[in-house]
Amino acid sequence: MKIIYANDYQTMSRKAANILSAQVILNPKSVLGLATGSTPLGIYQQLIEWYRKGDIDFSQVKTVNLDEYCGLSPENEQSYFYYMYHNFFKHINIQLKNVHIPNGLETDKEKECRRYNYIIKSLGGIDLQLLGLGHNGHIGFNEPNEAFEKETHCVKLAEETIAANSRFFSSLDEVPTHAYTMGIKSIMQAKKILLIASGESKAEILYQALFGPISPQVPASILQLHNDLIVVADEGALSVIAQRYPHCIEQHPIK
Ligand SMILES: N[C@@H]1[C@@H](O)[C@H](O)[C@@H](COP(=O)(O)O)O[C@@H]1O
Repeated sequence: MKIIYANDYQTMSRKAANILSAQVILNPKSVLGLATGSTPLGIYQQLIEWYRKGDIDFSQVKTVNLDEYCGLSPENEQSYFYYMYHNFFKHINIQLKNVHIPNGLETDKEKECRRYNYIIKSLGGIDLQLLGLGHNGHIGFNEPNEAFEKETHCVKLAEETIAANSRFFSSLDEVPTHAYTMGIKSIMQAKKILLIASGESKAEILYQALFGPISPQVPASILQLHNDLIVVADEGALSVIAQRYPHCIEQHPIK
């Protein structure tokens, strides 16, 4: 595990974007696992900027997103398809046929999970998986649970997740109660994982995820077992780790 310090959100975004960018430059046919939420927005903006300058080409890249709310159509502004399209895909030269997100409108849950698992496998696995971190330790929408769910599944969202994500909806009642999410096994099979975190509100859970016991109660803690995990986090998110394990944080001269 490598923990890279960034002094603020923008720097975190740029450093993480550099890692994604290097992945695409080294392998233009990369399969990228992508994430939503507010934390990755700065990364997508940075990658768009570099794309516009001609520094990065997405024409052969394939993507597979972590999750999608059940019941929301791609046109719904709160759907993760809408988020990905408007915050990233429409600004770059990715081919939409190469973009994969669970279908929130599919009511046959088993069918959709099977379809999505098949997609992940047929892509040959994920080269680099980008992950945000929920306040309760969730990754994708793998919520705290009695056991780790291995593959794509439909999950009942935790109350705290619904409350946290209600900021994107006009009321709490509008937040979907269920979502499709890639499972822990699919995430852990990614060749490289890039976990990002920003702000003090993530400090304690980031500490637990990276240094606490490995438990399905903190789904992100399984990442400790991955052999190529890179964490890029800002000062706020690293504040608890900085107190307890300062030597584990890499400070790079690049600001
Ligand atoms: N399903 C997403 C996660 O993939 C994301 O990591 C998490 C944290 O979001 P944020 O980055 O906004 O804190 O939110 C959502 O629940």
